[in-house]
Amino acid sequence: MGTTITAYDTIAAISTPPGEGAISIVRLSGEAALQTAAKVYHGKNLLKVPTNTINYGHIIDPDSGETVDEVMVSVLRGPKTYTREDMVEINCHGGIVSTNRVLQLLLGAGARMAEPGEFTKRAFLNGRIDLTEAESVMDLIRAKTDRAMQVAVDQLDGDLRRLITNLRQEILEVLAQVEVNIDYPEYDTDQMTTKMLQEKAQLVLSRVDELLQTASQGKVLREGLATAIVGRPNVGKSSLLNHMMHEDKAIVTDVPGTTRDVLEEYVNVRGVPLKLVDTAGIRDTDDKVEKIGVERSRQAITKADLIILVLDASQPLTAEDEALIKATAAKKRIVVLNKQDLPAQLDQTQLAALVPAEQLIRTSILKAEGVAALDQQIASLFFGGIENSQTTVMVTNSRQIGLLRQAKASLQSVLAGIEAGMPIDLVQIDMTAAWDKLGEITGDAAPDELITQLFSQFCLGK
Ligand SMILES: Nc1nc2c(c(=O)[nH]1)N(C=O)[C@@H](CNc1ccc(C(=O)N[C@@H](CCC(=O)O)C(=O)O)cc1)CN2
Ligand SMILES: Nc1nc2c(ncn2[C@@H]2O[C@H](COP(=O)(O)OP(=O)(O)OP(=O)(O)O)[C@@H](O)[C@H]2O)c(=O)[nH]1
Ligand SMILES: [Mg+2]
Repeated sequence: MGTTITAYDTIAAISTPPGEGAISIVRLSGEAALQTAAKVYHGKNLLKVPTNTINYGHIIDPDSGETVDEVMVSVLRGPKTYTREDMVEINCHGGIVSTNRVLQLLLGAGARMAEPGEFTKRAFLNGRIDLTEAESVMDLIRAKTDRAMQVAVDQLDGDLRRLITNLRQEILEVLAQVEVNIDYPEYDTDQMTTKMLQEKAQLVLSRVDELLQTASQGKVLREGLATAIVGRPNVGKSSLLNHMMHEDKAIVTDVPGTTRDVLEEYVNVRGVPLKLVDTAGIRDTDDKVEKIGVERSRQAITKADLIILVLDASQPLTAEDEALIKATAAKKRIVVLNKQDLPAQLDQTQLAALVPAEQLIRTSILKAEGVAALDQQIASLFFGGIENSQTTVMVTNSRQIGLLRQAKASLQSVLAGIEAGMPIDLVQIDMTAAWDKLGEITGDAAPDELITQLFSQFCLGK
């Protein structure tokens, strides 16, 4: 990742969402961005206007002389731009047809259609941002809660980049020292070298461990916590989903077996994004459609990170309830004892023997009672720790997590090697591997295919 800017061709894309809007932006980046725009623009000479100015004018079809749109054009000269290249942004009236015409004219004037994420990719290739910052751009766009957005903004600010860069620096220093000591063996510094390597490996390992501990929460923030609402028919699962959504999404009736299919919705519960899955009530059934639904419910249990098991307090515990309690016992779970507004029929002592008290929440969804306690339980299950520590750097995506795990394994090999009295140059190899893996996180040592693959997941025009 150099600081000198390689010349890339000039790319163009519509950077606003497709559809009708008040304004839409067509963006250009590359060596010939200004010249390309100037070919289709009538107004001040874009090649002469000061940088970071916005200029009023018209887009004209150079072939027909026809006016295509009335626009405002930003001129942004590199290297102080998003991509570090010369950039032009054309603010069009938000019509689909006219915005597309403007893009087509730019392509006719010599620009190439940008690939998804290519603007951000150039910001990376030109050294303005590292891979963690680039990834955070995507996280920021997709963030579903304030908290997830904050984590992304911090990462965009370079928090993770700085942390990883510092760790790599620590490793590099010790590796350089080892190198010197190997070159001058007459100083008999072997023991010192080993001790230094060991201390450094321990230090870096503990930092990597701290980061990895944020991973499960980070992933939940980013992707949402897969939460399955399960229970036998008619206990109030769909009612619970609707209540949490503040919206009547699922069909609720007093007919058992109402929900036939699995319904997925995103909700934000006190900062925890849940991917909530309403399932068909589980029971033995001969109904063909319901049977498939029940099978899907069982799969939803397997896939879920969190289970909300709903029971009906107004009826005795059934064999199906018991089977479900047992089937979900090993999972992270909250058991909701619903219909508290009706006369109680369920045997509390029988239940207490099956479900730990701290997992139990009593509700009447009909009367909107007890649901706040449920929200609280979900929040404390997952954010008990981090809500108070706003400043922690978090790792949020599986690519970063995977590389941290690999770095950890290499550091553990360093320590095991030293322990076993292995020769220093072998230990050195593992230490170097850790340095490499950390470098892949920031992109300082990332293979080309990875970079291509990573940016292809971006939106067009970003
Ligand atoms: N119109 C518009 N709005 C936008 C963007 C854009 O590209 N265009 N952005 C696109 O995602 C975001 C803003 N992100 C940006 C990040 C860095 C720079 C930039 O020019 N950085 C330079 C110089 C900064 C300065 O003048 O101090 C640099 O870091 O060298 C610009 C936008 C959100 N809003
Ligand atoms: N009295 C009372 N009735 C409730 C409560 N919660 C839900 N109900 C009613 O119970 C019936 C079933 O609710 P649903 O939400 O459809 O139940 P479900 O678990 O999704 O049922 P299936 O989709 O058939 O598995 C409806 O008539 C609801 O209005 C509650 O707290 N108290
Ligand atoms: Mg239902």
